[in-house]
Amino acid sequence: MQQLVLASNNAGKLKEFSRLFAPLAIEVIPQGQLGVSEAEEPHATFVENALAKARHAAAATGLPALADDSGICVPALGGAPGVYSARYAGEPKSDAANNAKLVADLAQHQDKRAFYYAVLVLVRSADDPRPLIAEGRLDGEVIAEARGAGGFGYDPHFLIAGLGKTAAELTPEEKNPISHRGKALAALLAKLQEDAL
Ligand SMILES: O=P(O)(O)OP(=O)(O)OP(=O)(O)OC[C@H]1O[C@@H](n2cnc3c(O)ncnc32)[C@H](O)[C@@H]1O
Ligand SMILES: [Mg+2]
Repeated sequence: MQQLVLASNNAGKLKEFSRLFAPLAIEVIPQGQLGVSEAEEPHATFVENALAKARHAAAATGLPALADDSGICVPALGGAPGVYSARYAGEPKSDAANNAKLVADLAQHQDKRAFYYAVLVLVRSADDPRPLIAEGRLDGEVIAEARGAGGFGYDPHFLIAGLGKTAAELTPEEKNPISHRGKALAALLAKLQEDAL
């Protein structure tokens, strides 16, 4: 596989993927560069939404497609925002509004634990009968005060377990190897390698 369309419009994800793929012999092209419209994400599970996004981009471009559906899950909130992380505070999507709502929703809870979760789906074509699927997770807790200027989304309010730093206080080189996305991609690439044998 030499070329891959990245089925995402999230600038933060695209930056992380471009760095993660840099050492590999695969050219990744953001779907926006190929004029692909934004896919619907109507499902209640990460894996179904990721599959829908990957299929949509593969159908529109004729290229293999990689999609990421991810979010922050808070057990004290019954798993919310979960699959609805991107639009937790409603439309239009806003990281600032989402973070404010998350902090407010957790104010009355003692248990601030949270985890990031990502599912990656790779389809070789829109009707691929064997999509490659991998997941990754990063544990932490939600803090009320934002810290750090890196990353995106919920990162300034996500204190990584055992690190004493938020995800926004890490450099990309530090975040990628430990993140839900980085771990999912490593697992996916291992499957891809096996699949090629
Ligand atoms: O669907 P695409 O186009 O990829 O972009 P999106 O932003 O809508 O992406 P999702 O539907 O997967 O929603 C995931 C949301 O979860 C949050 N999120 C995921 N990974 C994150 C990370 O590494 N750091 C901070 N927030 C993250 C962020 O708010 C995202 O908007
Ligand atoms: Mg989305």
